Amino acid sequence: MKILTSQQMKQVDDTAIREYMMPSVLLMERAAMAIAVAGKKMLTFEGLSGVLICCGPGNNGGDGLAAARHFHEMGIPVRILLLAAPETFTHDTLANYHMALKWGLETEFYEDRKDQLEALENWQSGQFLIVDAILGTGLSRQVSGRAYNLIQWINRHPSPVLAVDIPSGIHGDTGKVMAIAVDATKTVSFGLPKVGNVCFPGAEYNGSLSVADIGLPPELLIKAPCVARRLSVADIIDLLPDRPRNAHKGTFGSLLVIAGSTGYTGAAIMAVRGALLSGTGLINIAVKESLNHIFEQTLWEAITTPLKEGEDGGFSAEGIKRMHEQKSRSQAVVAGPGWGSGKGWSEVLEGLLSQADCPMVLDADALNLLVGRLHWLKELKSPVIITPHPGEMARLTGMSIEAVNNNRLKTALEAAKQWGVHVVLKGAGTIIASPDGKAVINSTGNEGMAKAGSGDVLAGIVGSLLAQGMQAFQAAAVACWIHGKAGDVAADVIGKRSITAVDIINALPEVYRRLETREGFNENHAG
Ligand SMILES: NC(=O)C1=CN([C@@H]2O[C@H](COP(=O)(O)OP(=O)(O)OC[C@H]3O[C@@H](n4cnc5c(N)ncnc54)[C@H](O)[C@@H]3O)[C@@H](O)[C@H]2O)[C@H](O)CC1
Ligand SMILES: [K+]
Repeated sequence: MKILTSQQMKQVDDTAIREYMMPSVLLMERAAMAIAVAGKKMLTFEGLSGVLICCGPGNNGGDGLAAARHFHEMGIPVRILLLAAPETFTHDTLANYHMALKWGLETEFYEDRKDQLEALENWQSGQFLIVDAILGTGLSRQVSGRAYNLIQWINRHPSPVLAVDIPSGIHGDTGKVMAIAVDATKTVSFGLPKVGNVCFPGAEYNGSLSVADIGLPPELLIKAPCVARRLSVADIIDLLPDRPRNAHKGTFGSLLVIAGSTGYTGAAIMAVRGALLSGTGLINIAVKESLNHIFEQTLWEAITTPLKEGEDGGFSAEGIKRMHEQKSRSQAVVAGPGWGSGKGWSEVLEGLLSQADCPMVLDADALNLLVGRLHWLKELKSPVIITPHPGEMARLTGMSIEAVNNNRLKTALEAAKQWGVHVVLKGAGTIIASPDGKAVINSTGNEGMAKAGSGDVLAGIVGSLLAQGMQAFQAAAVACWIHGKAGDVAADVIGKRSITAVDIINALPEVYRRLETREGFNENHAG
């Protein structure tokens, strides 16, 4: 599914209006009907007896005013709170304001007075639904003053909240919280989801998200430029490499994992286990000689290449030579998990990047070594995927973690373009960005996965898919989906709190089994 910026969505609306002869009030009417249908279900489900609709001056408020008519026609008591004077309304919002009056509805101005809100609290004995039509994709600045106070009141009130298009206060292009945002129970977005609906922190505010068809011409939606996509189960099934019946282990590729050091052997083991269970034919792990016995004992299915150690981490010159020989027999490399901070690893990394003759995943300590050495990424011969979490991304870019998180999509896209690598910016709603400007926002996973070792498993899955011949961008996006889904499957069984990286690994077979048997995953409308 496509994800659009507010501007891209506006472009679709404008084209529908100008070139497809769709009156703009008709789009608003369809949006309002979708809100009324969703709102009615919430009322029934929660046993509520009225709807309080909070309207701003823009078209988001117009959707709210039009929805008021539909609720009224359903026989549901409606109360309309206006945040701005009608003189400031957009054309269609004003039309719907007048229609609402003609329909016999009353409106009241939000005075920002305590007694007004106190009186409201007891309306319908407090049993009402709040419709948030304050601000939509036209939000352009920090929320302050009366809008801020009303949103604060909404968030403190126990009523369920239905957000129109996007929770008010979330920036449509970034997902940034503009000082405050409505914490919705459900959000109905129109046409296609906006970045702010799916990018964290904004995505957290939707409650459950659905996307309503508001009658925009399908061909326009198909043609519309988008800034990112979301992958569905069907996409994942489509993208996963075929497994022919007459395959042998060479068919499924050979992966070299360069990982682990004293204190961090677990990282290497988890990366290899993630790769093993993701279908790679052969896995070779390049390790320090002194640690070899650990891998021999724990990773029966992998081959180990014990290498002479360097003075401060990494490998000796002879060890590095053997590592390169092994690499030349591999289709993909994972480097970095559990390296530790020894300076010797920088030689290993520089060598890998200067002779990058197969696709490579760089994770964890390999990323720390890249800080201040991003020029090593210049003139890469093969695709490189880097998998930073926001802290690593902040160090790599020189930005603050807060700045990274406030614009995750743009940060990942710009880094991918500037450094010429594929970027997997981890965290809720992982962003996968390619150097040529494509992006995917991942929809799977849960907070239980925020545990040590989880990233090592992901690096292993990406490496595995690369070794099986997938294109770098697709391998990264599919791996993130599968990794997240494994976390979700694990959460279903043992709950989120207790999930460990090993549980994610153990859930991988079930995820692949379901994909192979095309067994339905529960997936909501927004994918
Ligand atoms: N296909 C669709 O998605 C359709 C969407 N519709 C709805 O239209 C809104 C977008 O409407 P727009 O008029 O462009 O913007 P807003 O309603 O979000 O509000 C703009 C309004 O608010 C002022 N403003 C901006 N930032 C702030 C702030 N921080 N505090 C206070 N006021 C602010 C700004 O100056 C303007 O006056 C979309 O979300 C949908 O709900 C169509 O109805 C149908 C097609
Ligand atoms: K809204």
